[in-house]
Amino acid sequence: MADLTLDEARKEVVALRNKLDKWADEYYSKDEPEVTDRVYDQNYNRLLELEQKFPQLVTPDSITQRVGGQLDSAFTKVTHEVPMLSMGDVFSKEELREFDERVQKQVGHAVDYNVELKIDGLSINLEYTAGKLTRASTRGNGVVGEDVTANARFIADIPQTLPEKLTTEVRGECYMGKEAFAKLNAQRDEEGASAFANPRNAAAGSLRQLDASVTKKRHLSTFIYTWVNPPADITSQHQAIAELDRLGFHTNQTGRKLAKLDEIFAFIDEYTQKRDDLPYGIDGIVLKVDDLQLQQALGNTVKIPRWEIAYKFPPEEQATVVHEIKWTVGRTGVVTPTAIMDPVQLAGTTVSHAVLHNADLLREKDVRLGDTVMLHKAGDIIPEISEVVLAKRPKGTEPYPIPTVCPSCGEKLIHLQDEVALRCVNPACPAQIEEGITHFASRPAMNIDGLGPKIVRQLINRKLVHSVADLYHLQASDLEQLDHFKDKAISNLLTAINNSKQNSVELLLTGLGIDHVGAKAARLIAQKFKNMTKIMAADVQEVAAIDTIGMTIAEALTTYFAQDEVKELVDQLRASGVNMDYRGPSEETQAAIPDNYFKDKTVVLTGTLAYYTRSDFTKKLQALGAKVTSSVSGKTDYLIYGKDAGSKYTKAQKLGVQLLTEEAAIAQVK
Ligand SMILES: NC(=O)c1ccc[n+]([C@@H]2O[C@H](COP(=O)([O-])OP(=O)(O)OC[C@H]3O[C@@H](n4cnc5c(N)ncnc54)[C@H](O)[C@@H]3O)[C@@H](O)[C@H]2O)c1
Ligand SMILES: [Zn+2]
Repeated sequence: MADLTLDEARKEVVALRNKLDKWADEYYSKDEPEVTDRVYDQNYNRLLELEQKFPQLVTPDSITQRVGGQLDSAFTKVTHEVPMLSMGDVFSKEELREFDERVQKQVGHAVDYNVELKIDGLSINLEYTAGKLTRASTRGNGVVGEDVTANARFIADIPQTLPEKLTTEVRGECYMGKEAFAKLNAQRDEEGASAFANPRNAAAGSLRQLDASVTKKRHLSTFIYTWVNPPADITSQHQAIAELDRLGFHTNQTGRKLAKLDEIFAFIDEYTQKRDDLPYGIDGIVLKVDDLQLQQALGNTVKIPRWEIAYKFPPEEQATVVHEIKWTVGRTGVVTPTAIMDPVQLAGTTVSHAVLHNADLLREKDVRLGDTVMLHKAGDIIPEISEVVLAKRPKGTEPYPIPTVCPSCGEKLIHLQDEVALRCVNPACPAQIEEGITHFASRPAMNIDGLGPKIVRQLINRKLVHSVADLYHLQASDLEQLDHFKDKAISNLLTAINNSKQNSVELLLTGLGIDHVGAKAARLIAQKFKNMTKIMAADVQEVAAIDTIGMTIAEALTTYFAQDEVKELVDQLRASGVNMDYRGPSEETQAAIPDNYFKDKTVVLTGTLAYYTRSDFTKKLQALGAKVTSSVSGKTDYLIYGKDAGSKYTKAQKLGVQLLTEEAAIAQVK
């Protein structure tokens, strides 16, 4: 980094911010993280480092300068008079020592800390008026949060009424206990819904519900740890917690008032050991300066309090024994090994499977039956084998054999050119058919609710379905044969199948599962050719002429439709009444604009721009499908600001509108 030029640094900063903004959006708004916390934290720290070295690159919209969350516009907004901040974090005891030194230097003497567990959930803010719960809200972007009062009424441990007529505000963590989490995921699995990656996402997804009756079913809990405006006789954090507990709030009683770093380190070690046995997830411990007056004196940066810090636990590892390696066949015939192990508790969930991705990786890691392996979760999400403990390998084991025939249909497996993957190329392979039908029914494709993998497997095993065309011939009497499948489920599934006949043709095209043709390519192809007959008749050049569609997709598409079986399948679907026409949006021009950051967004420009004139930038944005307006309102998606931005900037900030510097916006225009 020492020899990085300002220009290089700027480029890297913009790239890091784009990545982090996208990840934060997935994490906070959709409660669906794409990368692990580790990866996020590493990128975040790199950005911090660059911004410290080149302070001229710091902009107010940088993720380092604001609380990460964004607001879902469907919720009523709540302004936090006292902002709800984020927290600084460290990953080593050494950095805790540095934190303590900073604090001591600022206050001039040693201080007591209240040391608490860092609960893995999301913050919640509770307001009471004359002793009655009047409002609950999420942290949101720190200044404006989402109103979740109706939901909070269904969280059993939140007092609706206090024993005294207090008008006050408290904060804490809303979380889902491990047991509730395991039950919820088991139930979702039954229903064919995707599992929540971890208890934090489950809690966030359950609290941030427009339909509070969903929250009611989810068994959320809270730990309250912050008193925003405590009475004058409360002078410390540990006292505040004791008093909040007396008032009926659910508080965490493991916190300890400690002064010496050695004691604090011992507390960390103790809970590093105990965390698996706790009934709720924790991802670290929090050090808070205990004295409330000192907290005030230390104050906050724009994003974090200077009087508290989180120590985050390193990713967990667990040892377990492999007792089987199972080979599964995917939709496209790729055969993948999965290690089946003795179940262990790992970072909040029970784990017994780890995907090894491909035969080469299995060979490389040389995982054998009976091996003891170390398991970790890539960012608390995907279980992976980190290494084999060779010292514990049983005598006389052999490298695990790589199969030569398909585990589902017995056909010979092949290595396609330039591929590490092992493939079954038998079009009648039952495992591939199962995956293919599941894909056909999935959300981005034909979106047939209730047709998850378990139902599909039964349909195939009972020979009720051999291809996707057979779905449209299913009768109630067929479905009655399935396990635990009753009247309501039967009629719902038949209706969903029937409704799917009306889908616009790009969903069918996606559902066919053609190599390289995902939802986006399917839409572009359908938009251009308008119906299935023309799509099937298109030649490679015509397809490749579509903007952003390359030769790979064009060749895959035409090769696919050249097959007689495929033509027959399409005929069968057509005969069953499946729609073959493009029914996309009528505003053709808008629809023809490829997806990008600004498409369908309402954008406002303000301040003095440095790179473009206002009217040039407006044209650029319009060409990308944005609507450029002159005033900021609740409908504004982005505010792009230059130098000397004034009232529009302040208003946008208040409303929780995403703020972009001119540079950040240009990086998105590309
Ligand atoms: N995986 C991803 O894509 C992704 C994306 C964005 C953020 N993240 C994760 O989120 C972190 C940043 O999120 P953040 O800003 O919400 O900070 P944070 O979650 O690391 O820490 C602050 C929060 O801790 C909570 N908390 C729990 N116990 C507490 C206690 N006893 N006292 C006080 N607060 C307590 C509070 O809700 C507070 O808002 C990152 O470090 C990263 O790990 C991950
Ligand atoms: Zn096969």
